[in-house]
Amino acid sequence: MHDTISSSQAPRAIRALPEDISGLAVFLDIDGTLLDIAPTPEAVIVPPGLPQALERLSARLDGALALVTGRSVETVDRLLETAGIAVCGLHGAEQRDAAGRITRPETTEAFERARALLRNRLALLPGTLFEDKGAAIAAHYRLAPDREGEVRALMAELAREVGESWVLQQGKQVVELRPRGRDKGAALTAFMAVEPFRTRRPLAIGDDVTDEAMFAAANGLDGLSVRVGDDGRPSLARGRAASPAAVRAWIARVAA
Ligand SMILES: O=P(O)(O)OC[C@H]1O[C@H](O[C@H]2O[C@H](CO)[C@@H](O)[C@H](O)[C@H]2O)[C@H](O)[C@@H](O)[C@@H]1O
Repeated sequence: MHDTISSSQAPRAIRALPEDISGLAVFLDIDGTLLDIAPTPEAVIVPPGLPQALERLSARLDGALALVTGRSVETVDRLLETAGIAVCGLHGAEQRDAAGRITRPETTEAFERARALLRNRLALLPGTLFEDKGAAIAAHYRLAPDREGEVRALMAELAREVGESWVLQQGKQVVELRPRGRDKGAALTAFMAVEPFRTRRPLAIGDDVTDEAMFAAANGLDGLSVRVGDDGRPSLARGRAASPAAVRAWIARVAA
């Protein structure tokens, strides 16, 4: 049974990112964890050397490294050149293992109508941004925070129209419709059932509400969970890291 979040619940132990990674399997979120938050999804900056550092980290872990993100696998590959690293995209719904096998959810006619509608409606709301992720769609309002109410109402309307197979996902100044049934916790659990993850202890690192399922799954396997940044929101993570820069510095150290 997974933990649940309560504002009165203190983390059981406060830990920083571990300097000894032997025996660990590492699960890394991307936006707000590995990369600094940027004004738009395409404006993120991948610091020079980061893809190579991730490859070194994966090698140090004998392949037991997975990127677990709300982005699509295709976008992750383009941004981070991660072809040799396992990736789980769309908050758990889309997967590519370290051997390169990709699993993608199907869409429906109703979802395709919602995709077109969202694209058109957001074009009429200046400052908002449509993100097409294949089997998930996102409405961003970071550049137009006053539009939050309209964006939420629109996404709730689309959620009713697409039916039970998709679910609303809140994020950092974004509302998404993602496939129902597999979250980041299920993704971590599935990785941990197979090689090269199976015999290791999970370490989940993330910053956002969608990462809480991953923290719960890692905690449930007697693993480690580390939250990046702190906006005051209660979290199941048992450890803290200050910022994406601190996570990148840790990767550089432990992968060296
Ligand atoms: O699970 P993650 O890897 O953390 O991905 C979550 C979402 O991240 C992206 O949006 C967020 O980051 C953008 C770039 O910094 C920022 O502009 C936006 O406001 C944030 O919500 C991404 O665009 C989404 O698809 C991911 O689901």
